[in-house]
Amino acid sequence: MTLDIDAPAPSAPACADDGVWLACIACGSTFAPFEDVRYTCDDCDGLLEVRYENPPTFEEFGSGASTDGPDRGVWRYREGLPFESGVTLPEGDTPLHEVPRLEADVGVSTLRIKHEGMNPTGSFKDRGMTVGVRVAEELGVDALACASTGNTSAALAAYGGRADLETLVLLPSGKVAAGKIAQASLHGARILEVDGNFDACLDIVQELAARGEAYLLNSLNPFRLEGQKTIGFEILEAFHADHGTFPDRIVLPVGNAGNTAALYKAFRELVQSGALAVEDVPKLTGVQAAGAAPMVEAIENGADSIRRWEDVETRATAIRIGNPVNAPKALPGIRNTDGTAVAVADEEITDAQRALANEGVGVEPASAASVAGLRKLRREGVVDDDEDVVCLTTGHLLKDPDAAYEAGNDPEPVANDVDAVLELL
Ligand SMILES: Cc1ncc(COP(=O)(O)O)c(C=O)c1O
Ligand SMILES: N[C@@H](CCOP(=O)(O)O)C(=O)O
Repeated sequence: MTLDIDAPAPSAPACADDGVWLACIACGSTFAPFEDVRYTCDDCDGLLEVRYENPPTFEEFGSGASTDGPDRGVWRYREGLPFESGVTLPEGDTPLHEVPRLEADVGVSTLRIKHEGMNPTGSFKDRGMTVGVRVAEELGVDALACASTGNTSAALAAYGGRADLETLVLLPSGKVAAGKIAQASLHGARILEVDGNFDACLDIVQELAARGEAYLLNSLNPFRLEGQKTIGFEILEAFHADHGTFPDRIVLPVGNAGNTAALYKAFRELVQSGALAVEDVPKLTGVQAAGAAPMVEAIENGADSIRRWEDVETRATAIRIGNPVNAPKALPGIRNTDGTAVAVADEEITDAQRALANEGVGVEPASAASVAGLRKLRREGVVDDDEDVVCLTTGHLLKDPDAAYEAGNDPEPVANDVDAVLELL
């Protein structure tokens, strides 16, 4: 089994359903995609990946009008997804912002910001949930569950609500930003606050799922990553439309490492379809907070697996994760694209959050880690000044209003009088 960037498109096994099947990335076992609830390999417990007999080219995406789904966003890529349509709000089609002042400050040839905070619930998780909840319907489950640092729970609650399914979310007590809890709560999720970190919550949810209590919709679920890979398709298409080339590098925050795995999968499928040359694949560059950086540690040590960090801490609570479950997919993604990984201090994250906000792009702290990491890699000379770079910002500013207040200007009290106002100006 291989996750090499130039591995040829596989032939469909007998268990495939309409050219789609599940394959274990560790031992190669294959499974029918929608017959049973399954998150990992029955034979070796390895991570599963959705495979396609014929991954599409750019031209094949969105070719022909959709009969039962939207022609924009995630479902425009239906030719490269396991279904034609899903439970949609709709999601995807997010902006690729120009940030001229930040670009000059960082000192790269081109800098664009792919702002995933502009999805319906304010984060990239919506792309995963539109597909994941569709699969839940296909499997006939009636309850959904996740562990979350906040955004996954908001998306699960909204998409589960849309599909009229019960939702249960386990959150690390006291470590989830206010906006995210408010979303999960109002969208109707049952919220349990666990006296432990995100990784402990995920251990419990995996056990609940194994006991058949609910369908797990964290990124361990391979279908979640199918939706998230459309971020990669959108970036490459939009950047190419503007520049006639693909970006040299994509920089992204890393928590459970689902997005890193999903972007790498998007690139491999495009290479398999012949839409993308191997030499044009962007370098995947992961950024973690210094207080929660097991992926960075593994990349720096040349390790094939991560060491679970039991004690994690960062102001960027969305990426306060010590045991990224997608590491076996994401580590090859970073290495095989010639990328790298870097850890940044919380102060660097806040500075980057301010710099983005000054150009009108409002993001939550974890999102700003991508820009903080790029700045650090430029300072260290790892990123060259002639590179075309896209930074992924993963969640909206309003997700974490407390962090925004702390990073922003303080409101000034003033009397109800124009002269008093003028005096302050
Ligand atoms: C806002 C935000 N950014 C980044 C991440 C990290 O993404 P991933 O878990 O896919 O590495 C998360 C969640 O983990 C998140 O909520
Ligand atoms: N930041 C995430 C952590 C869980 O990640 P997932 O992609 O595995 O669901 C969150 O928002 O909860």
